[in-house]
Amino acid sequence: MQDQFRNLIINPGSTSTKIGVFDNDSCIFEKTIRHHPDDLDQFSTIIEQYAYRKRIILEQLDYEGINISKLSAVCGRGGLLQAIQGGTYQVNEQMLSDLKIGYNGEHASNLGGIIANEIATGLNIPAYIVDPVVVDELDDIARYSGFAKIPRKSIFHALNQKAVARKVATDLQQKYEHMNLIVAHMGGGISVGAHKQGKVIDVNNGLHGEGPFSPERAGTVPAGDLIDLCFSGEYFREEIMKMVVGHGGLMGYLETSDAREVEKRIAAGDNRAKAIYEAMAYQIAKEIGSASAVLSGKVDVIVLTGGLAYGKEFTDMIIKRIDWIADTVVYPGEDELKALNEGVLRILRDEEVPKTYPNTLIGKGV
Ligand SMILES: Nc1ncnc2c1ncn2[C@@H]1O[C@H](COP(=O)(O)OP(=O)(O)OP(=O)(O)O)[C@@H](O)[C@H]1O
Ligand SMILES: CCCC(=O)O
Repeated sequence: MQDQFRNLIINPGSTSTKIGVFDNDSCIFEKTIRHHPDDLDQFSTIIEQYAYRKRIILEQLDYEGINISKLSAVCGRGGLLQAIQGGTYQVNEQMLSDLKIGYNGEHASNLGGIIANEIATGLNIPAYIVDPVVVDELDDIARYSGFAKIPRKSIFHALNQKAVARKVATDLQQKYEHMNLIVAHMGGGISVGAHKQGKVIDVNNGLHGEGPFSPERAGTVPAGDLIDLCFSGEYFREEIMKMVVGHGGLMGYLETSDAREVEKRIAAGDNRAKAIYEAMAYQIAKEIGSASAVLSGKVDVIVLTGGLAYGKEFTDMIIKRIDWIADTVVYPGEDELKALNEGVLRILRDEEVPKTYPNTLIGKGV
């Protein structure tokens, strides 16, 4: 049986594309390609960024002298597909079609499966996605929004939240399936998940206007005022959507989604930047408090992760409001490339069978 595998892993985020090449479990090359807002703004939809991001990935691999003909598999972070169980899925026609139309909306990770498939097809190797943003383990009680026509959806950083939660459990010498954790993923978007014994039973829809505002998203906004804005006759649908996802949050207030730039402005005495940065921390703390109620206060540990967790002053602002709930641990950045590779290796090593998309109907009764 073959036991040497080389995998290319592609993780398109809202503000960056992360790529990695793994020889079995070892990462031999990793790169975060940060996209300037002007580069992304030339495209009116995310799916139109496909050729631009694929070209940059291939150029980068070429520049590093990585011969892609030696690859065993290509894996992309999965996108806004139909709600599905967690796991590793082989890319198929139905999936490609749902990624292209954005079954549950527009998202950078819709590009992951498409770019992975394109590269893999040319090499005659398989393409996979692992734990996409639509992994849905919500308790049914969490599905009610209060508006019968609009059930809540589970759209969050499932891959990193699950991977980091497992790592924290291992580091605490416990089993993820035996713990209650609150995980706040704080990247370009922010999601705060209530993990109860291995399942994310509630989480804010970190993409389409629920929860804290983030570097580039508005989070929860007053519904009535938003409706008035939509019907003011002043904006097209895409313009309003962009104000909520992409140009909301820090970007909307401060015209940058880069928290490091915001920290520089604060250090230079910009009090408005300071107030807005503090408000983002405040809203994250509030969401964590809400998740603690979901877990009836039985919280073993709170985890802060994602790019924003590198900011010590930022995490301190959150921790001072939540330290009465449980201990907080900070795992900055994310482990998504590693988690994707592990999902692929489980298939290549015959430890798991890939799931077939779409494999389930979830939450249809609510
Ligand atoms: N060292 C750092 N200190 C403070 N903030 C940082 C640091 N590094 C990155 N960030 C901030 O983290 C945010 C981006 O996080 P990340 O790279 O996890 O997002 P992404 O992958 O593009 O999006 P998402 O996580 O939503 O998929 C940006 O606001 C960035 O400025
Ligand atoms: C909320 C899904 C992941 C992301 O876009 O940040």
